[in-house]
Amino acid sequence: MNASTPATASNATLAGSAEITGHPMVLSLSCKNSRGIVHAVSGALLSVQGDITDSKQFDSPDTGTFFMRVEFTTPESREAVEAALEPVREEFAMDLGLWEASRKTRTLVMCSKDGRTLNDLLFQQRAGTLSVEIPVIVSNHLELQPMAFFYGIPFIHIPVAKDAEGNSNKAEAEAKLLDLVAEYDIELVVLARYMQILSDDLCRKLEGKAINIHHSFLPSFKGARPYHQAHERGVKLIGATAHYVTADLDEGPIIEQQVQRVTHAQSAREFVIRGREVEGSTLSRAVKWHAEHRVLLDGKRTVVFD
Ligand SMILES: Nc1nc2c(c(=O)[nH]1)N[C@@H](CN(C=O)c1ccc(C(=O)N[C@@H](CCC(=O)O)C(=O)O)cc1)CN2
Repeated sequence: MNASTPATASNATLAGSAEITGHPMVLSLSCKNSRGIVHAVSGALLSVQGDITDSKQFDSPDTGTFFMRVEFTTPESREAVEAALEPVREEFAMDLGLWEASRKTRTLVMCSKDGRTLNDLLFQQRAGTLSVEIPVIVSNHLELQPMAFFYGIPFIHIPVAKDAEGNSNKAEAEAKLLDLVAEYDIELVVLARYMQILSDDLCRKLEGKAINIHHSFLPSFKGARPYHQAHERGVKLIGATAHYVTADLDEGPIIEQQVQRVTHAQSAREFVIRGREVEGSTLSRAVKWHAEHRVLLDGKRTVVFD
C-alpha cells in the first residue's frame, strides 16, 4: 500500500497494518483430510489477532492425511492462542504443535571420530543460522573433545565396548545417555557420524526426536563403510542422507539428501573426503528444518515445508 491510496474501511485495516505487532509463532498440524481445515485454522488465528506471514499445506493422497504449517504473529499470549485453536484441534482430531518462533531446540549431539558434521553444526549454532542450543556433546571416543572445548560445550565420554567375554556395555552407555537427555532437558538428539547402533528400546524412547546422517545416498550402501561399498561398486555419484533414527538401521524417514559427483580416478579415501562436504550441509539443513518445525512425519516418509 502507498500513501496515495484513499482511506476506506479495508484500507483502514490495511492502513492500520503497520500496527499489527506481536510475537512470531509457528504451528504445525496433521489430521485426516477433510474440507474446512484451512478456514477453521485461519479463523481461530484471526480471533486472536493473528497475522499469517507464511502458510503451507499438503494433502497426502497415499495416506489421506492433511499437513499444514503456519507462521504468524499475534499480540496475544500463547495460552490465548492454544485456547482459540483447541476447538479446531478437537473438531478435526489434529496432531497439533505450537511454538514461539524464537525458541531454540535443546539439542544433544552424539559423535565418534569424524568431526566434519559436528563442526558444521557447532559453527552454524554459534553463527545463529541454526535454531538450536547445544548444551552437551556425547562421544564414544575422545578425538573430538578439543573441538567441544573450542566451542565451550561440555563433552561427555561414554565408551561402548565389549569385554573379553564379548559382553557389551551398550545398555549402561544408553542409560547414561538417557540420564543426560533428562538432565539437560533435551528435545533433539543428533547423531553426527556416531558409529554405534542404538538399541530398539532407545529408538522407541527417541522416536521422532533423533536425526542421523548416513554417509551414502540411501537406500544404497547401508551400514558402516558406505564409501568403500560405493567405490567397490564404481558409482559416479556419492551422497549423504539425513533421516530420523529407527530400530531398522538406515531405514528411518528421510528428511534431506544430497549428492556429489565422483570419478573413476578417485580412491575410496577420496570419496570419504569429498563426501564430508555434503554430509555437513545435509545434516545441518535437516536439523534446521526440524528445529523450525518444518518436518512432519507421514508414515515412513516425511513432509518438509522448507
Ligand atoms: N538404531 C539405529 N542406530 C543407528 C543408526 C540407525 O539408523 N538406527 N544409524 C547409525 C549410523 N550409521 C550409519 O549411518 C551406522 C553406524 C554404525 C554402524 C555399525 O555397523 N557399527 C558397528 C560398530 C562400528 C564401530 O564400532 O565403529 C556396530 O555398532 O556393531 C552402522 C551404521 C547410528 N546408529
